[in-house]
Parts: sequence; C-alpha cells; structure tokens
Amino acid sequence: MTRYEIVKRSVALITLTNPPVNALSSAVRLALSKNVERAMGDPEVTAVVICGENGTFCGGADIREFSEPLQGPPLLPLLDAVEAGEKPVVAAIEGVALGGGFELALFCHYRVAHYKSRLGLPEVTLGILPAAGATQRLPRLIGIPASLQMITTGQHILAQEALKLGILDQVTQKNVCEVAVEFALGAVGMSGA
Ligand SMILES: CC(C)(COP(=O)(O)OP(=O)(O)OC[C@H]1O[C@@H](n2cnc3c(N)ncnc32)[C@H](O)[C@@H]1OP(=O)(O)O)[C@@H](O)C(=O)NCCC(=O)NCCSC(=O)C[C@@H](O)CCCCCCCCCCCCC(=O)O
Repeated sequence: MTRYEIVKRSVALITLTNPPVNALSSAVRLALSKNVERAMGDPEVTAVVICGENGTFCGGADIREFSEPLQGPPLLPLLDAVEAGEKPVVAAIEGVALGGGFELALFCHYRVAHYKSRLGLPEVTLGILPAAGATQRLPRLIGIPASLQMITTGQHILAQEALKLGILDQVTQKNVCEVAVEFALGAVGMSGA
C-alpha cells in the first residue's frame, strides 16, 4: 500500500501504491503513517518525498470505503504528523492530486508537480466539503477568493495555474520524483549530493 526506500543515501521516498488512483484507503493511511514515523525517526534520513505509483499522485479518500464504518487511522492526524515533522517533506505530484490527495500535498512542506498534472477539491461533487484541512491550509497559501473558487466548484486546475497561484513550488517536464528528491536535498543544503 506504500513502498519505502532510501534514495541518494538520505532521502526517504514513500510511494503510494493503491491502484487504480492511489486512494487513501484505511490500509494506505496505516502504511503511510508508519512510514512517515519511520522516516522521521531514522537519523540517516534528512528529508522525505511522497509520490504515487503509475503516474498518479492520489485520487483522494477511497470512495470504495464510503459505505463502511471508518477503519484505520483517520486522515487528519496523519497529515498533522507530516506537517509537524522536523524533516522537510516534499510532495511529488503527477497525474492528479484530488480531494484528500490534494490535502496530503498541502500538508507537505513543499510541492513539486509535473506540468501535465491537475489539482482539485472535487468533494462538492460528492455532496461533502474537504474534511482534512484544505479549508484552512489552502486559504493560507492562496487567499480566500481563489480557495472558495476551488472548494465550491470542484474544478481541477492545471499545474501551471497552481504555480501562479502559489500552491506549487516548482513545475517540471522531467521525472517528477527525481526532481522532488533534488528539491528535498536542496531544502536541507545537500544539492548535488
Ligand atoms: C481520479 C480521476 C480523475 C481518474 O479519472 P479517469 O478518467 O482517468 O479514470 P476513471 O474516472 O475511469 O477512474 C478510474 C478508476 O479509478 C477509480 N477511482 C477514481 N477515484 C477514486 C477514489 N477516490 N477512490 C477509489 N477509486 C477511485 C474509479 O472508480 C475507476 O475504477 P474502475 O474500477 O471503474 O476502473 C477520476 O476518477 C476522479 O475524478 N475521481 C474522483 C476523485 C474524488 O472524488 N476524490 C475525492 C474523494 S473525497 C475526499 O478525498 C475527502 C477528503 O477531503 C478527505 C476527507 C477525510 C475524511 C473522510 C471522511 C469520510 C467522508 C464520508 C462521506 C460519506 C459520504 C456518504 O456516504 O454519503
């Protein structure tokens, strides 16, 4: 449900692995929570990158579990742990970052995205509001009018627009995981390591 590896000797690369869209199922939340804790506690790890496999960052909460009672760790405390971590965490966004997947990226300290990726809060189309922090984190980044536009319409925006709005730190046409790892190394003063 997540893969954990050390790249460039000191970056923990955590990959969401839940086809088809790496949704945040109970098993993914549990694995992500354990791996964030592992990375934060490993003295060899200087920074963390979170990405998704098969060209998709994350489609959000797992809608296949909506009809079941909540199991596994809730999303918000997990995202709080990412944000409170003392090591920089970079989201490497490819494909889509939607709903809870976008919220996961918002709680990371930095966001790097592929130029073809899309970000959005489609909760309104399901009759709910973003429930894992986007209603606070997004206005802090881009202000209330642009946030309300995203929250109330559910429209996706393209990476270039997200960069202009201030949601993203970098947009790339290259391999987004590799670029995010370099970004993470730069954040801890280890560029070119
Ligand atoms: C992701 C897409 C853009 C992909 O589009 P594409 O055209 O490429 O492909 P498909 O649409 O054909 O989809 C392929 C495949 O993937 C499945 N899928 C898509 N999204 C999800 C998902 N989120 N979870 C599980 N599976 C998903 C789809 O069914 C297809 O499967 P198949 O077997 O048919 O091949 C596009 O699919 C898309 O836009 N998806 C919607 C994404 C979305 O809506 N995400 C938001 C989810 S809501 C959310 O994230 C909430 C957050 O704020 C977190 C909240 C945390 C607290 C949660 C509390 C629970 C809330 C309880 C609500 C109760 C509702 C109720 O019961 O009344």
